[in-house]
Amino acid sequence: MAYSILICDDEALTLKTISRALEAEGYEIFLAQSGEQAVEIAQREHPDIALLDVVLPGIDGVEVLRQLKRLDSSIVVVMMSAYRVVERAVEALKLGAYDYLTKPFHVSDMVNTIGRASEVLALRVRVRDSVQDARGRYDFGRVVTRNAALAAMLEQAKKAAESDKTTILIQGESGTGKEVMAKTIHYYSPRAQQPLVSLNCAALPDTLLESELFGYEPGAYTDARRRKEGLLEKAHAGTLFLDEIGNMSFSVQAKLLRVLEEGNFMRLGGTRTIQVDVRIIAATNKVLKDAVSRGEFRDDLFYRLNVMPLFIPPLRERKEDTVPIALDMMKRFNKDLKKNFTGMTPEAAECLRAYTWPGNIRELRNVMERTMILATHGDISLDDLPHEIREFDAPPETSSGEVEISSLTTPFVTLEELEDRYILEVLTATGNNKTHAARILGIHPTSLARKLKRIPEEVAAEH
Ligand SMILES: Nc1ncnc2c1ncn2[C@@H]1O[C@H](COP(=O)(O)OP(=O)(O)OP(=O)(O)O)[C@@H](O)[C@H]1O
Repeated sequence: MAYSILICDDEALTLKTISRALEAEGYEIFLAQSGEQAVEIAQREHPDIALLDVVLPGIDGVEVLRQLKRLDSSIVVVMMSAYRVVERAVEALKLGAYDYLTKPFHVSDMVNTIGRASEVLALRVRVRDSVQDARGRYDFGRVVTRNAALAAMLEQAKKAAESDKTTILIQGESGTGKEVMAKTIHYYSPRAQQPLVSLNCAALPDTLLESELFGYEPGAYTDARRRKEGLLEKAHAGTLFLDEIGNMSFSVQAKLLRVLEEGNFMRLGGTRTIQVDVRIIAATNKVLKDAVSRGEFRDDLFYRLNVMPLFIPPLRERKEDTVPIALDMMKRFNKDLKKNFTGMTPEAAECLRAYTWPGNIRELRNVMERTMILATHGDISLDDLPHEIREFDAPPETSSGEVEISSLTTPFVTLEELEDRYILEVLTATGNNKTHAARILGIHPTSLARKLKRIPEEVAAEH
């Protein structure tokens, strides 16, 4: 890729020498002889790189840098200066300049510096691309649902995402897609271009969790030789996703509370207060309120986290979603596995719908992936599904294909029999008081008398 470079120097000869050398390297060149002209060109041409002399008539190179960065923070800027203004160059580095060249310099050194600047640029483009990718992957538009409760929750989640700093608590059983939801919220929020840092609070022992989150100063532990930045600092300006927050110990909970209340913390062994701007999204598969009542989770932290609670219902409570989600996954797996499945038979669809999915979407995903690896093409049929799904709630078949006798002795009764049993139960509960029983049953006492007459003696005798 040919990058474009804006070169700004008030000496015509320097401009000429530099531009020739860089042109020969294939860069697209823009020349400016004053700071004002450089800003004007940048506004119009959006160059990738700028090579700026510090000493210029009018606004100087450092001010130009400031203005260029304001126009496009991703521009890579290299400063040029003579020894005597090296302090200005240092200031420029602080303002985000990538490097500086001390005049006089060899043209080859300058070309090498610009070459390195281009590599940085290539890397930045990739980082930006991957944010774009993630944005596509984690998109509210990609959440498949026909469930009214979940659809309403998604609307709430969008609003919460837009309100930049609102703390969000996502609750739901394991595998319902809490992490996917957290990422979707981040990439929908104004912080999408900033870091998204995730930490699973159940995966680390207490002390490690603390040092990961808050970082430490040298000497905080016996092995802490160097300073370590915590994840809270790494997530600055972005989002920190705390998964399985219900597993966090009380002492870490207290420190996190301070971050939520005051926006600051101290590294372990540190004395300096560090201010951070981080949105926290927490998730848990526990009912956090119950954990609070059991004394396992601080109530003050719970209320701080629960500003915007989002609950993802388990798949068994939104059976209407199972098949549409499975079909959506099939499209993706067709691509990934280079298969060409067209859909599924009504029997296979009914089987997926009937199953209770204790592992929720994660289990459905695994089942679909496994099925699509093993089956060939066309429609996925009942036989293609794993036997634990197929046999769930369905009479197990013997090897000869005959239905097992035990499956015929079902405990089902007719509605009339059920009614009889219920009437007898109510009568027993009321001490055989027919008027009272009729009131509970919601029928007239004569109607009860009539029904009692029809109940077979042997059934009545059981009560
Ligand atoms: N709407 C969805 N469509 C397709 N796949 C999904 C969807 N939601 C989640 N998944 C997939 O289901 C799996 C579980 O999702 P995720 O890890 O977000 O769940 P979780 O609730 O955070 O689980 P845990 O509580 O165990 O951490 C992942 O493989 C994810 O890609």
